[in-house]
Amino acid sequence: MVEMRKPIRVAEAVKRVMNEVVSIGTEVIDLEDAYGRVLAEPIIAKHDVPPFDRSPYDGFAIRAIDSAGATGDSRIAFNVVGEIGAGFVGERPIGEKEAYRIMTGAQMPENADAVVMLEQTVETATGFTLRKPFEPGENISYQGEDCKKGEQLIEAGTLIHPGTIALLATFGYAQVKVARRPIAGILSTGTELLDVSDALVPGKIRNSNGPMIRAQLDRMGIAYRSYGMAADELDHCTTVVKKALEETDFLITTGGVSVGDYDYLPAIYERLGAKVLFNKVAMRPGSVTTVAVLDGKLLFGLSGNPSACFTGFELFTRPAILQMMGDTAPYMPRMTATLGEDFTKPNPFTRFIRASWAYTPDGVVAVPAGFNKSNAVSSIARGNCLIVLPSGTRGYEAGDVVDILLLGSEQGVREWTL
Ligand SMILES: Nc1nc2c(c(=O)[nH]1)N[C@H]1C(S)=C(S)[C@@H](COP(=O)(O)OP(=O)(O)OC[C@H]3O[C@@H](n4cnc5c(N)ncnc54)[C@H](O)[C@@H]3O)O[C@H]1N2
Ligand code: MOO
Ligand SMILES: [Mg+2]
Repeated sequence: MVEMRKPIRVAEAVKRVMNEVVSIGTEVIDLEDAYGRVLAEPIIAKHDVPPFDRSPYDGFAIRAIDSAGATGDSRIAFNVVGEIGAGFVGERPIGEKEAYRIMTGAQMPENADAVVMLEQTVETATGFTLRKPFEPGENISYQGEDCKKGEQLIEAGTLIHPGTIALLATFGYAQVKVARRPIAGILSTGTELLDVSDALVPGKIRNSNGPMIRAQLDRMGIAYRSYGMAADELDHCTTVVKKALEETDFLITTGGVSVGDYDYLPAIYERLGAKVLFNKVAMRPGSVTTVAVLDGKLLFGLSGNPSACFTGFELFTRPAILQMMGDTAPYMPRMTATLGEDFTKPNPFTRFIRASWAYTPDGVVAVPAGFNKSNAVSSIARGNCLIVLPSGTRGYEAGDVVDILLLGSEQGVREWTL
């Protein structure tokens, strides 16, 4: 008798996985290696930014009071007492009708409270004249206007991007405390699989899931150990899975999770004593996606069908990895879009359509990326998002508003309602 599996909702499946995620710990690394890591400490302003009042322009630092009453017909003349380039400080305070020539980023000299841009002046033998009055404080970049000392600027659990790196560098974080990165294991199962460089022979196909998963991990900056391909043999596959689990923090297998005679992952989980979190999800593709856990390590049994494999990774594996690293926004961002063409199939299960979104004069439009069955490989290559059609809905028409999940985005969200 074939086992009858009971599908659970996608949101419930995601929750079950996330509930099993164990944090991977922290480490201190050099700032130059920190891009793509998750902050394990908040960024606190160690000092004001800017750390001193400075000029935002190339011009002259003056006392605003000295410019009072200036007009085009009665220009006011200033004597220039010196020059301050960025990185230098003025030697003395300025007095009445005195000015420092000052460059963008240079510290304001004592007594000066306004900056006149070079373009607003006419040069004279001893300085310049100007034709309008300046307010005290005009054209000054104030100490602390960007960040105040002691302020918490970014919270722990945030993914470090180039802007975060700039902030860390500003405060002198030569080293930064981040989450460790887990090491993934990858195993492609299937007696039919050939290596990428092999010529096709009858009945066989090339392994595309292995390289795809490696790239999905690369996109996240996650290192992996590849266990290559394994033929559908129970003993051999069990040995490889066991070894992989010993050597890595979690394991991704592809294929062998359905009810076929050579689908051995369910038997392997049983042999190893792994707890199966689910083996059927009310989604398409990827309904047979199975996730199990053993000794705190997750085993992602992704389907062999390429589109199902891809989708299973994005929906379950990716947020779990990010959560292992303490990322507080581990889910793909969601947007609404106008459907660009009819999609007439009914959706007994939640459907994730590989699609391509673009911003057009009509707003964001998402178009299915061609052949969209679970075994499709071409639409994964063309797509940049997943259209989500909820279960229980009928066909959709061009012009309908749909939700999309953005692939490959650095920006995450804290919650999903799938
Ligand atoms: N009687 C039933 N049959 C099937 C069911 C079901 O519920 N009852 N589910 C179907 C669904 S849905 C899917 S999806 C597949 C899932 O199959 P498996 O995860 O067990 O994967 P395999 O059987 O190993 O392979 C499926 C398919 O994918 C190809 N494949 C496998 N690995 C790779 C790879 N690394 N690169 C490229 N392509 C790969 C494989 O050759 C098969 O064509 O089961 C349905 N059947
Ligand atoms: O798991 Mo299958 O991908 O739903 O077609
Ligand atoms: Mg199968």
